Amino acid sequence: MHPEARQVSPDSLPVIPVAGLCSSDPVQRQAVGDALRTACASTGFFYCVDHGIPPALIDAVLAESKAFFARSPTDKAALDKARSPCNRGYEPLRNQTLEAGTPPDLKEGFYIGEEQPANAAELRFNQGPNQWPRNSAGFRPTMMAYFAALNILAERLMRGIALSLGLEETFFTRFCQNPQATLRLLHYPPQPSDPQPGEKGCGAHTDFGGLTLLLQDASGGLQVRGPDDTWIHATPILGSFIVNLGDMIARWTNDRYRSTLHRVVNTSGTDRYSVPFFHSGNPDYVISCLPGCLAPGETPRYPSVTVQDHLREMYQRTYGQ
Ligand SMILES: O=C(O)CCC(=O)C(=O)O
Ligand SMILES: [Fe+2]
Repeated sequence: MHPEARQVSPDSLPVIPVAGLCSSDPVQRQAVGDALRTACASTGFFYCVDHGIPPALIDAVLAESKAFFARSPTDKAALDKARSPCNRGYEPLRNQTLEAGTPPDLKEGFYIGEEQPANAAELRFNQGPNQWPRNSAGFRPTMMAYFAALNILAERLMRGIALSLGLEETFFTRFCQNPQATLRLLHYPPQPSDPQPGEKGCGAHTDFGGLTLLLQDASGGLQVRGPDDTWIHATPILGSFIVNLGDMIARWTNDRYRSTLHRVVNTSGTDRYSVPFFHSGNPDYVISCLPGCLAPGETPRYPSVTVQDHLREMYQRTYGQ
């Protein structure tokens, strides 16, 4: 176990069944909103279950991801995201440093977004064509089917978040139109027995965007900063997603809702695979303090910003671009 971490029972993070958001009964939809409110205002992290994403699709995503990372270094280097104008493709091991002042992250990744024409990258941050591996018939259709399914789930969860905040259920509809979203396949080799000081799979960070929907395999290793400054182990629950709120939602709610620090230390002794999906909303949408998130006399802690400008700034911070 990582020195500062302490094992905490997995039920330290709430488990929220979200099927009620599809109910025709407003009482059931609001009940999910109420559960989300408690989770979002405390840990900012929860297990999402009863989400309706087919298990076969989830299994296929993990299998394709594993097969991709098993390819030769030459194959992977041919898809290096450094070749992409929109941050799509392969990210080599130790390319990103999510925790300033520590060694680079012990993970390799692969970034996928909505398929866009090449000239989109001139106009929009992170928009443009994907890079796809050759000779892999299943990879692209599997990833795109999953990407589409998670976009729908994220939009549904945003309806629940609106209910949780006492807003109209459709409050975030414009935000969810043509969203900027990224699917990130990750592979963590086992944590070395003699790591450099502070070296780990993924340094402590908060997510930049709106909602993150994380699929993790059975290895474990994700740790979430608890309210008492301990690290809660987000033990895998089969068939669940771990959902967390990014900085944009904290900003939007004047920190009523939490964007919580988390990190990965892969002490399983085996390779770990995970797939976060980052939903950040429409690039032109302006994030300003939400109605109802200011007490009388309170002022917004953050200036208004577009989704695109916010994301650009955050990428620059962690990639030093
Ligand atoms: O791999 C994980 O479990 C978490 C990854 C993560 O936090 C991220 O990519 O932002
Ligand atoms: Fe993260």
